[in-house]
Amino acid sequence: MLVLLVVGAIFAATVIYDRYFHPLAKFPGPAIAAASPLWAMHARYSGKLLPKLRDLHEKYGPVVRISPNELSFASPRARDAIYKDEYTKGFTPTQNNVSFAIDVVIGDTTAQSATTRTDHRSVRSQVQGILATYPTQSQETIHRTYLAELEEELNTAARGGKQYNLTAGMDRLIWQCMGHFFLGHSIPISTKETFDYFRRWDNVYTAGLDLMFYIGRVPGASAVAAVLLRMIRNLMTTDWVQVNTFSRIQELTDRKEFRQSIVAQKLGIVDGADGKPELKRAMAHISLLVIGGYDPVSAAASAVFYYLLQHRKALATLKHELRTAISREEACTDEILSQIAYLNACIQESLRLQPPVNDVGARISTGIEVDGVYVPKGAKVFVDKYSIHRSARYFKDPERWDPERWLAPTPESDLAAFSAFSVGTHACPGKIMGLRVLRLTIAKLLLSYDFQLAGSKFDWDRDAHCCHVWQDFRVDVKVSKVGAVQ
Ligand code: HEM
Repeated sequence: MLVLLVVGAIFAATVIYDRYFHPLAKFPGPAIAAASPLWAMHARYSGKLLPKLRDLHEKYGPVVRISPNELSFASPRARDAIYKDEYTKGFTPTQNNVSFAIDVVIGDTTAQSATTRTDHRSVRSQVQGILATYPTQSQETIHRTYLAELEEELNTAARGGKQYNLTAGMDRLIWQCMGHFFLGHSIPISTKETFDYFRRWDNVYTAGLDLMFYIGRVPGASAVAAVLLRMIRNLMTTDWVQVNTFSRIQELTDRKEFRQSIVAQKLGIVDGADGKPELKRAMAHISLLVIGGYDPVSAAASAVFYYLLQHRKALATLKHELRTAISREEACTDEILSQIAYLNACIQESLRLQPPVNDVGARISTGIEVDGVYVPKGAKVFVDKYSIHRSARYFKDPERWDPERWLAPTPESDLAAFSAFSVGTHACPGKIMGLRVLRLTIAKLLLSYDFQLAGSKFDWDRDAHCCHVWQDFRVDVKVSKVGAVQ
């Protein structure tokens, strides 16, 4: 009984301290968020953090306290202050659950999990080297191979007049492409299903991380966390885990196609060499590149079709532009597609309304000014791109899908506020590849097929959920063939 009373008193004192005396007490936000982690935990658990944050920023302004020790910013100035050259400015990156899982399972650092400038520079320069030297033509060939599988399914659906789940088809295509790009061969669909299964628990992990961050300030909590972390790492090296996970991943790198891949060449992994550390590093890179490429590109491809198929005029304009630029004799290459302004505008506008990567850029402040406000040491900060993208401060008529805004900019819109790929030290190194895969997928499908939305009405803003990436989106179509272009 006494113990309960003491615990209750400590809890009540903590709530009062957080609400009224905490260094972040002066920041606006809901009272429940100031007093406990419940607001953030519930928002993350429900998968509706983004619209909830947007509403808070609309109500309270560009900086909001969303948990006792966490601030959300929604301005391009804060974005630049936090992410551009963040190590020099004194921000420490925090890991997200995916980077942590890769780190622990593979046992090597990735660009996302590196927490020091030196580590990050080293891994990131390898990733950039891989992506920069990857020949466009090879990507196009790989994309064509797997697109053929999707086209077969579309042809069958077209012949039978059947409804087709375009999201599932493109999702598989992008998984296959990303796997093949980096491993030199495809990754089994069963691995994708396993990954998708774990992904479904994202809301639980992220809400759990909020709770851990909250209780992290209890004296001795960091020592307990360190012990737990060591136990998890030890568990990962047990025979059971090694046989069931590590060796299964390793099987993927045992094939000769991997040895000929760009990743293997870049890391100097050749037949007969004792490449153990390099192999671990390669697997860490590949995991991040495949996951980092698959999730956002897949969501973006569905978002583009979701909007295009509801905007028939824009769809007709895009098809016209594509047919004008790509005659039947010419190959549909990314060199040509990248010049089609309307195609790029449709993609950009869909990435604005549904940015595919969210809530991953949390940093711990060392005591620094951000967009005119002082953020005390130890506070967690991040920039919510969704709130920026949907703010009338930066985009005229922000809720409207309007590709024209990218073609004829007006003073009412600040296009530089677009943040889908983030900026600075951790900005997306896969942007060029991601946009290329999107252009190839969208253009080739639109050149060969006519699509109509079908099935029950799916509303992205209402029905989809997002933790780090979007889930529960679905574009069902009726399809007919208009004659393939190669
Ligand atoms: C529409 C497509 C994409 C979008 C919107 C996107 C968005 C992002 C964003 C916002 C980040 C920053 C995360 C942070 O703040 O820490 C990021 C990082 C990253 N992205 Fe992408 N991404 C896309 C495609 C790709 C592709 C195709 C690849 C690779 C094949 C890729 C690989 C990575 C990697 C490795 C990082 C970590 C970089 C680092 O921490 O230094 N992304 N991406």
